[in-house]
Amino acid sequence: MRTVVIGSGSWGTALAQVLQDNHQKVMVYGVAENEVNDINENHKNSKYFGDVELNPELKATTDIECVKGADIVLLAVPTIAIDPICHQINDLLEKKTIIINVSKGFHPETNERMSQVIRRCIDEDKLSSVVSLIGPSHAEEVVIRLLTTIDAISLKNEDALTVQNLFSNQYLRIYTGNDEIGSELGVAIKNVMAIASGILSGLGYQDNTRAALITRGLQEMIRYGVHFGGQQKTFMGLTGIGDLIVTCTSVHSRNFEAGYQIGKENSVENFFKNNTKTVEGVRTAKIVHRVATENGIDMPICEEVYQILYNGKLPSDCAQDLMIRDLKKEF
Ligand SMILES: NC(=O)C1=CN([C@@H]2O[C@H](COP(=O)(O)OP(=O)(O)OC[C@H]3O[C@@H](n4cnc5c(N)ncnc54)[C@H](OP(=O)(O)O)[C@@H]3O)[C@@H](O)[C@H]2O)C=CC1
Ligand SMILES: O=C(CO)COP(=O)(O)O
Repeated sequence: MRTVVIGSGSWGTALAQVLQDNHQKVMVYGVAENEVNDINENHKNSKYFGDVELNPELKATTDIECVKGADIVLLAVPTIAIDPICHQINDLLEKKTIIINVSKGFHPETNERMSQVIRRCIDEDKLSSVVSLIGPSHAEEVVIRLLTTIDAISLKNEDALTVQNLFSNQYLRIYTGNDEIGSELGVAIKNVMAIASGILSGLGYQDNTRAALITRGLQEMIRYGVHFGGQQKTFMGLTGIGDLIVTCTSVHSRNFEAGYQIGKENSVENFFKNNTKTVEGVRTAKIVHRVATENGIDMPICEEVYQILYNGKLPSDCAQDLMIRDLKKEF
């Protein structure tokens, strides 16, 4: 089986290296010439991983034609790029292909989940199925082969098993599942919670507050996910509580880092002025606000993050406002 990884950023590089470590045929396609050259010539992707030495067999290209004849295409680009990249590769696919999604979020205009975007953009006769390879996994740790577990979620079990077998090894363990809705909603919304967690840390709150955020944040994720047909038990797994913990508590998380800056400065101004990183939770907060409002789903934490990012509300006021809402039972 030949896999093409689209995206020479942090997650694309780390996952391509997993396949290379597993002696699979894999090629990274990137638009950024410096990243591609760094991989080919220096066996590094310094922009994301500094001096970490990659598997020297790993190869990258800027030629999109490499997609031709691929059995599997793994899309490792930000959510906003999924729609255009699918249209771009659709003409190049030559057979029924497994498309692996690793992106966490929604289409910025249609609110679709990533699997829905891919199914809309790829012709039926060129798509075996979409497999979402998602869970608690910072690229910075996978690239140095630290033990990690994630899910291969697909409506076609056979393809989930193929991906499970292809990627699993001594440091990466893949479980399979088929709750596409619950899993994709979980990994999208946890990014908003990670921004909230960062904001609270930046404001100076500590362990009690973070535990409260994670626990009540999970309830919001369940409320939203179950409303749209996700299974409650999915939120107790890797794409729910697992991914929520890793992003709400990690020094690697870009969502947490963004929130931390916003909380520390008690303002979003500098973040929006200077950010160049992929912080998916920022767009997700806007979509969750829109969809939750339309559907009458109570999402108090997500709503405060939205108010901070888009309505100029002070982070310190948001934290206080969450505490003085009407008192109620936990469940
Ligand atoms: N990093 C991680 O640990 C994890 C990330 N994810 C998810 O993976 C997705 C990708 O994120 P990540 O790899 O971290 O992001 P990065 O910012 O590290 O890399 C994104 C890469 O995509 C490239 N890119 C952007 N647009 C296109 C395009 N149209 N065609 C080809 N390449 C493009 C960028 O190029 P350029 O540099 O030129 O902009 C960059 O190389 C996100 O949704 C994220 O949530 C999921 C789990 C873990
Ligand atoms: O999704 C991730 C870990 O599972 C990566 O999180 P960040 O995008 O916040 O860095």
